[in-house]
Parts: sequence; structure tokens; C-alpha cells
Amino acid sequence: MTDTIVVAVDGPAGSGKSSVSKAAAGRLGWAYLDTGAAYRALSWYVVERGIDATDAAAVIDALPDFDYRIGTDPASYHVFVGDHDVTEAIRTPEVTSVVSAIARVPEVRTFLTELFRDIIRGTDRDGIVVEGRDITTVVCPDAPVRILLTADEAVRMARRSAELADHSAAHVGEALRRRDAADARVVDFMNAADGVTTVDSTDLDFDQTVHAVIQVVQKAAHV
Ligand SMILES: Nc1ncnc2c1ncn2[C@@H]1O[C@H](COP(=O)(O)OP(=O)(O)O)[C@@H](O)[C@H]1O
Ligand SMILES: Nc1ccn([C@@H]2O[C@H](COP(=O)(O)OP(=O)(O)O)[C@@H](O)[C@H]2O)c(=O)n1
Repeated sequence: MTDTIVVAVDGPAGSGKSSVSKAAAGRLGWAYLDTGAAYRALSWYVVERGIDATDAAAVIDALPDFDYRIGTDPASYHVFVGDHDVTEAIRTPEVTSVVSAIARVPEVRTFLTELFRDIIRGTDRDGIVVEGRDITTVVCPDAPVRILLTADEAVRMARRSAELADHSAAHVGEALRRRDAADARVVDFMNAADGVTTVDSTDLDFDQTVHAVIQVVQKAAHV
């Protein structure tokens, strides 16, 4: 893995991290890692086992049995916990509503950070696009390419509401705002750290955003 180029992408919910990172990785022929999926999958697992997500000690106790797998091929995205394909289940509002409580437990963050680094080390492609909240600052602070993907809050909320047709826009917007506020108390993903390039997608369509990200990669990593 020594030569694998890591592209670290952070940003708030709805900024386009997952979709844009996956598309950029696909076009580059590189791997893609969605770190939020692991926080979501652990949340699913905790709910499934009837554990109170706000009970940090109980969540920490569950970590050794958390058997997590995620693919890194951007063309074939699957998330497993044990034998369960949880690719869809981790996106439900129920899971989304507890994920911030799980993500604020330091032991959880250390555990998952190690897991992410193992997955990155195991990549056999030339590069990997890794997206989340603390990739540019904690998981891969030495990555040769580090990007903060942002968009105005109203635009992010509109993108998310468009995805969830059966939920009211106001409800989705409020839930997203609350989650960002809770997450931002744990890691700063609203301000670019030193050396991190901001890509603001507020006035860009999807393809323009992917193009902007690839341009940053090409400039920083000379590919
Ligand atoms: N620049 C853009 N213009 C329009 N829609 C976008 C743009 N970037 C992302 N989207 C759409 O917005 C929604 C949220 O994007 P997503 O990748 O899930 O964000 P995140 O991973 O940051 O929460 C998706 O439906 C995605 O297709
Ligand atoms: N690197 C990361 C990634 C996600 N997370 C947590 O995981 C949750 C889900 O992340 P996500 O990337 O799937 O969320 P969306 O932005 O796609 O809605 C976030 O709300 C954070 O609580 C984190 O703490 N650190």
C-alpha cells in the first residue's frame, strides 16, 4: 500500500461527499471508502441488539463482536455486519437518529479509525478516495490530497429532502441540522484545516463538482 494515493474528503451531511467521492474514484479507477457507513452500521448493530445507544459503556462492550465489512470498489458498494447485508438498513431515519450518539464515544472513534487505516492499507489500486468527517484531520492527516466539500445549508437540505420523498422537507432539514450540530461538537468539518482545499458545490451541479474534485486531485497528486 506504500504507493497508494489517499484522497481525504470531509464535509457536512448532504454536501455530496459520498456520491461525489464515489464518482471521482470511479473515473480515476481508484478505490472508494465511505467511513460514515461504519458509524451507521455500528448504530444498526447496537439498535438490533437492543442496546441503548446513549449508554457509552454498553456500546464499547459491543465493539469486539462487531464484524464489519465494506467493499471499496466504487462500482459495487456493499456493507455487511456478519452475514447481514445492511447496505439499505443503515440509511433508515431510525439509524440516522442515533448515529451521532455512537460517534461521540472516543473508544468508538479509535476503534473505527484503526479499521479504516487497515482497509486503506489493504487497497490494491493506485489510489483511494476516503470520505467522512475527520479524514483530513484524524484518520489520514498526512494524505497528499485533502478536500473539504461544502455547500450552503439550504442547498444541502434540499438535496437530502429530494432523496427521501416520503418525509417532509422541513423534517429532513431539521434532522440534518441537528445531526450536523451534534457531530460538529466532536470534530470540526465546517472549516478547512491547514493545507485542506475547499470545494464549494453550492453553485455546481453534480458533474461539475466531480470535475472540481478531480482537478484538485490531479493538481496535488500529479496524476
Ligand atoms: N453538486 C451537486 N449538485 C446536485 N446534487 C448533488 C450534488 N452533489 C451531490 N448531490 C446529490 O445530493 C444528495 C446528497 O449527496 P451525498 O453524496 O449523499 O452527500 P453526503 O455524503 O455529503 O451526505 C445526493 O442525492 C447526491 O446525488
Ligand atoms: N469519519 C466520520 C464519518 C461519519 N461519522 C458519523 O457518522 C454519521 C453518518 O455519516 P455519513 O457520512 O453516512 O452521513 P451523511 O453525511 O451521508 O448523511 C455522521 O452523522 C457522524 O456522526 C463520523 O463521526 N466520522
